[in-house]
Amino acid sequence: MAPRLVYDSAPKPSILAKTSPMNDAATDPLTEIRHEIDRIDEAMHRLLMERGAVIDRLVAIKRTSETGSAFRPAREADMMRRLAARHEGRLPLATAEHLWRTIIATFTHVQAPFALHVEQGSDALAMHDLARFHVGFDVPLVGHTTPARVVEAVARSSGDLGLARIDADAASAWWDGLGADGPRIMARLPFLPAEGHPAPTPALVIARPAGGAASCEATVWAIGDEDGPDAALPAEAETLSAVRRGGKAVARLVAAPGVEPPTPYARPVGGYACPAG
Ligand SMILES: O=C(O)C(=O)C[C@]1(C(=O)O)C=C[C@@H](O)C=C1
Repeated sequence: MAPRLVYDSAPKPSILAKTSPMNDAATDPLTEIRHEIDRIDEAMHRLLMERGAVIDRLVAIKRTSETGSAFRPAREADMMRRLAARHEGRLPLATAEHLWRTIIATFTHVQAPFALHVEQGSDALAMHDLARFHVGFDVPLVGHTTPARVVEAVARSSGDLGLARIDADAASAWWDGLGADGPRIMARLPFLPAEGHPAPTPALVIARPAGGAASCEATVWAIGDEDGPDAALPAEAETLSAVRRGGKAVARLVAAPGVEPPTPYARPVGGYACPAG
């Protein structure tokens, strides 16, 4: 039987204490560099543990157990933009993005456990990559055949998130289940798009808004029959997805900057912080 790891939360003395035999051997350059790497790794690990202790204090202030969800996408967007702005050097930006996405999602899960419902659709592997890139491995994934099922699953839960692919042609207006008191579109991925990004599949994150979590840099609208098929949209509006019959768009999911409806009968179904770049 494989030996079991036992996790012990008691503080440990630093492996890099002055008496460490590694210090005595630090004469050749390779040993010195490895010593430096060990110092950096230990500092990063200690800072992550310190971050965990700060999150414990945050839980009390946010009263996460009352709302059922710790997910705050507007705050996350701000953090990821600052990360991208200060990034430089050898480490690929997407790796830094993935590390921080894993840290943030893990601490979101620590505050209030949730599952991520993922539309598998026509490219399950790409959606799985996208999901794991953004939430790491602490958050359980639940696969669904259609985005409508993802919306239903998020609606039934108290704090779960959903991931639906942005598909130019949709089989049904799955976004009809969004808005009002139900779940909403809360984020758009990838957030730091770049050539060669390892998880480039365009997708929308769905959740119930909690505690001022939403961002409305761009508002997402459901446009249906009332405005007439193919009703004209302002130039700055972007059609994310549409249900087409006989060449006409009978239902559309449209994103536009700000909060002004793009057509008279457009119904708000969410919003997101605009992806960088
Ligand atoms: O800032 C918060 O509200 C947090 O809960 C912290 C934190 C994080 O780990 O940085 C986690 C979840 C939120 O989605 C945003 C950020």
